[in-house]
Amino acid sequence: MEWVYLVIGIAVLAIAAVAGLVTTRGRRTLPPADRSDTLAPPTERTAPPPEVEVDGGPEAPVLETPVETPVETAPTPTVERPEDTRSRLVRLRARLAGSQGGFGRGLLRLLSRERLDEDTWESIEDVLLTADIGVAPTQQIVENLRTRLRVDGTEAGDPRSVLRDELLAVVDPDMDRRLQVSGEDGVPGVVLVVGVNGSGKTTTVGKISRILVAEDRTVTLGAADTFRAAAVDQLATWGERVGVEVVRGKEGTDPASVAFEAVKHGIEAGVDTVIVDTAGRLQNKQGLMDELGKVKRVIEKQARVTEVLLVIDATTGQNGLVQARVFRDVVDVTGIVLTKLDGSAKGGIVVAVQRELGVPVKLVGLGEGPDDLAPFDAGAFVDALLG
Ligand SMILES: Nc1nc2c(ncn2[C@@H]2O[C@H](COP(=O)(O)OP(=O)(O)OP(=O)(O)O)[C@@H](O)[C@H]2O)c(=O)[nH]1
Repeated sequence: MEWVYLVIGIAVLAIAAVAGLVTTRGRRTLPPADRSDTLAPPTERTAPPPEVEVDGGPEAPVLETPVETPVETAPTPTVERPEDTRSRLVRLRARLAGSQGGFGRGLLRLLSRERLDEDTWESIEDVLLTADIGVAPTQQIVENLRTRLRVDGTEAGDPRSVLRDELLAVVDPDMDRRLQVSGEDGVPGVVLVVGVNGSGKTTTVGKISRILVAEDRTVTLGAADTFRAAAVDQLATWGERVGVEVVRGKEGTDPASVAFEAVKHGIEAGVDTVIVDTAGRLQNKQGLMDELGKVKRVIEKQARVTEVLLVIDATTGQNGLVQARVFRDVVDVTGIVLTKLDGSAKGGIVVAVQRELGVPVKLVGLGEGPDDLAPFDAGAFVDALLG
């Protein structure tokens, strides 16, 4: 009988030992080296200069949370394929039309009245001014419409096509809206992105990199908005998603040194384009001029700045125009990016800001999605306004 108890005892001990092993294995965490391997950047990195690092380099943060899954099934970062540029404005057209509060369609309704009396012309003028088109273009449009659409309406041309012509004329389909992203003699093109904080600069830099990647171009990003640490992290995430390297500085680093290193790294890596995000605080004009002037000067020691994009939040209306004037005075703006057009009923700002600066709107932001930035096309824009 005793041997029976002995056998049961041994069996219980064996089961307990096996259960213990399994539990321990289930909780096993990976050593730090293994964990950082799973975050390895998709492309080769170079050694960072002091104060400035290429994201994913030796000082890249190590994942702190315990990893519960075995090494072989740990997720590796997947590089996204951004949306093709051509399909974007088509996809976003409904969003643009919907957000304009019927500005174009409202005009069309008024122009389709049987009699175009003075009250109607006044209402037309109000609609145009409320959409932020500006006084002079409003007068130009109304005058031309009056001439082309007979006041009594009996021999009027087709109001839709006449209005389309007039809106298109003020948006100006002849402006060269191509982004200058290519350099010469094997040196990358450099795109400098400026604008007030909150206008959507960092987001726009990320989105432009996706447009370029979709066109099979190689890109380096420079996170020179060292004023706000979160902006640097934000840009690093944008880069990671499409396999683009991000050169970053520690918080408070001189933005010009980050811009310099980004361009240097871009030249060494042989990329097509370097895009530099800036802080551009509007604390005072002199400070802004000093900062952006220095950033541009140090970049141009190595490569030409081929494009200076001013990012303007379309929802800020007249304020956006005031900002535009300040930036125009401190740096040679070559193109405008109008963001948040999806949340603004004031699409007329496109016309006003182009007139103010004499440079074209090249890109429009139409949402918070990663591919919600589209090259601006005058015809497609007017068509969207008219619904
Ligand atoms: N709806 C909408 N939101 C946008 C668009 N572009 C940017 N945003 C949002 O605007 C907010 C500010 O964008 P950021 O890119 O951080 O702005 P920033 O100019 O870099 O700001 P700072 O880093 O503080 O200088 C974010 O929540 C973006 O998602 C757009 O086209 N449409």
